[in-house]
Amino acid sequence: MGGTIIYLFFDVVVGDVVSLNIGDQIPADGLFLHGYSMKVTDGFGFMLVTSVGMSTAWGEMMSSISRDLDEQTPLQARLNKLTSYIGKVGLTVAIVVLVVMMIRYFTGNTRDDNGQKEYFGSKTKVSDVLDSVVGIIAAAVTIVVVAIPEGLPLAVTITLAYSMKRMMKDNAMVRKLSACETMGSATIICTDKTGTLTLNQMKVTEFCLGKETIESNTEIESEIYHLLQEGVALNTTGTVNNSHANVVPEITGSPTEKAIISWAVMDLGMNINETKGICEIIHVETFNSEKKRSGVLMRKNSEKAIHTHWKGAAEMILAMCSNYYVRNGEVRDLNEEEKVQFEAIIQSMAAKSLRCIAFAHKKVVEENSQASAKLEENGMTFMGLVGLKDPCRVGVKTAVESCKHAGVNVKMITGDNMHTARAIAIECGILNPEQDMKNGAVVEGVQFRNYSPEERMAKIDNIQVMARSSPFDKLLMVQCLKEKGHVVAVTGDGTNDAPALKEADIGLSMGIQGTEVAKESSDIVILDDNFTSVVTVLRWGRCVYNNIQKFIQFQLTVNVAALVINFVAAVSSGKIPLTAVQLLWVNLIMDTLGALALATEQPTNDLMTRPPVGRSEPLITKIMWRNLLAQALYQVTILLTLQFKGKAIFGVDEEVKNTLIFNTFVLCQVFNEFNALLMVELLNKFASTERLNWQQWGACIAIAVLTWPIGCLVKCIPVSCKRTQSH
Ligand SMILES: Nc1ncnc2c1ncn2[C@@H]1O[C@H](COP(=O)(O)OP(=O)(O)OP(=O)(O)O)[C@@H](O)[C@H]1O
Ligand SMILES: [Ca+2]
Repeated sequence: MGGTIIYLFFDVVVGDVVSLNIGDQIPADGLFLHGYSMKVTDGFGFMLVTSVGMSTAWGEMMSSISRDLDEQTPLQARLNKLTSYIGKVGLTVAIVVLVVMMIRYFTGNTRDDNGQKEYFGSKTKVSDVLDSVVGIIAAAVTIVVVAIPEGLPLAVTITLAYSMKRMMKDNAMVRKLSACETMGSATIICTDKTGTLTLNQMKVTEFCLGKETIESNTEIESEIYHLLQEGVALNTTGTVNNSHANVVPEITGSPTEKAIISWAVMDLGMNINETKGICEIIHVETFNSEKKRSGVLMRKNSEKAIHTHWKGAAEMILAMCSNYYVRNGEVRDLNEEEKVQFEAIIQSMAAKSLRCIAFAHKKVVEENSQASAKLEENGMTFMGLVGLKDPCRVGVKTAVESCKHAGVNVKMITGDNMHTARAIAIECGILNPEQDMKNGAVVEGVQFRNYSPEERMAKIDNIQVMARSSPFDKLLMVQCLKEKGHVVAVTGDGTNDAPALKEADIGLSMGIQGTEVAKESSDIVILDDNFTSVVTVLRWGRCVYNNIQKFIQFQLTVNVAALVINFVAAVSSGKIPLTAVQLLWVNLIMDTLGALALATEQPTNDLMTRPPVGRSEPLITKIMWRNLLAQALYQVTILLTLQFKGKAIFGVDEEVKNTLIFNTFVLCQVFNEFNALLMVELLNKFASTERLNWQQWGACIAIAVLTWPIGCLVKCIPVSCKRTQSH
């Protein structure tokens, strides 16, 4: 029998035997060889691969379904609503313009370039009337064209696509486009502990037998040693491969299992495979995050007696016990007083941020050789307790701090013991050491589950750490937070995080150690498994949101200004200074450049000092409206002055005047684009009123200063004026 090798799933071929665990996804069809407690979401087993790739049932099915790629992000949906609203405004204005111009024309209130009346009732030529009517309709259409911000969808797509690409470089793979922007408004991050905040590289560092701590050289009575050996060897999903003598044995399994087996093999010198060979497993109850324990019912080949072994969350195993072993093999009664002492031992181990796992055993004498497939849960004998160290990832504390600084609350939801969770939370800076368990900052899953909905809503904001949580508790937490109006991001790696990841507004999974189910349920995969990358994603999210806001401000200024100018000019003089072709040109060139410039802007540190946007803040903030209207007003004033007084001021004819207007308009947009790039940055800091005033002044001065370059440039380029005319 060969050993177990870890493959990339791309390398699986027909004929391989694959070991299956909860949450695994294998891109192959196969035959089930053997396994235990195989249910859809539970158990483990082995499978012989019979087909791979496109010839699997899954592959065939997927090839018949094409993925729906044009999903709409919430922001895009909001933008579409905005665009259609603007469209309606434009249409209304266009109809007003149409009616007014028609009335003006047919009542003989319009004059041609030579100052002649255009309409003399029945004496006018039909072709002239047609020409004029077509002209009026064209003007109305222009108004509609002007109103609709064509560049918006382009800008949003460019921004999202570009940041998606950049995020990939920052070790975040975006699976769902909308996740980038949603992350920008996140107010809470719920993170699991093991594998996200910690490395998930466990190692047994403490071992207690009875109430006694066992050092590596302490002698253990052989009966207990053998029971422990059975408990470790049979009650596990891990494997040991020591086919090569003298080489460090290769151990597979979940990090917890690996740690326990490697402790048993390396520290206690146990022979796992031999024990497996001489025992028969009758029934297995596999580990899952809800029960937090695993058990086997087994029999030694030579014996009649059946043994039950449990291993799992220490305080839960302790609750099942009524006796305990001491080091010399003696069995003692576990009364209430003793239980309290054991609980204290567990707590002190957990307070050192160790994960505590206990072993318990019971010998069941076989009745009429008919073994029941049920594992006993009471009257167990407590065998021992191990403490597993799982170091924190470097940089987590800083990352948590940056989140807090950005106004994003970080909560830890873990399956681990309350004291372990608390110790790690303090180490990561999620919890203040002063925040005591009594004030509700740390709760247990059961507690949370049993609150009434009102109680839960009242307490949830105060909760920083939830320990001993089941997958359902994680989900419940996310649901409650969402109900409270938070935008919730969830990070996780395990199958137990999958429901919460799916429910969250943004689910982030770990790419290296995360299970397939977790990745499948998430929107973003963190490729380097590092919590620090979550902060990078947050930063990118905010950047995307900010850039889109900037672009909307820029784009709407163009539209409002053009709309007002054309409307006023059309209604008052019957002529439209900015034509449809010119405006489309502006849209095309300026929007593309603008979108590129704004979309490719890098996230700044400043982004991470603002409070989060949340769910309720409007897309166009009051500040944006103010900037937008101020800019538009300025442009409208300048351009209307040119429209009505331009000919007199510059001493030019109608055509050149229109070109002047167009050029000024374009230049205004160019400068405004810089405004959007630079000013919004400053103006968006709306927290302090003092600053606002200063910035208002800044904006005013900038706007005033712009008159000069605009005037100069227009005067200096008469040639380009002519050229533009021909467009
Ligand atoms: N293989 C195992 N056998 C028995 N008990 C285990 C095993 N692995 C973990 N446990 C117990 O279950 C608890 C962990 O439960 P769970 O799987 O819900 O959390 P996790 O995913 O490891 O942690 P987190 O939620 O922080 O990521 C541990 O505290 C430990 O006591
Ligand atoms: Ca986990």
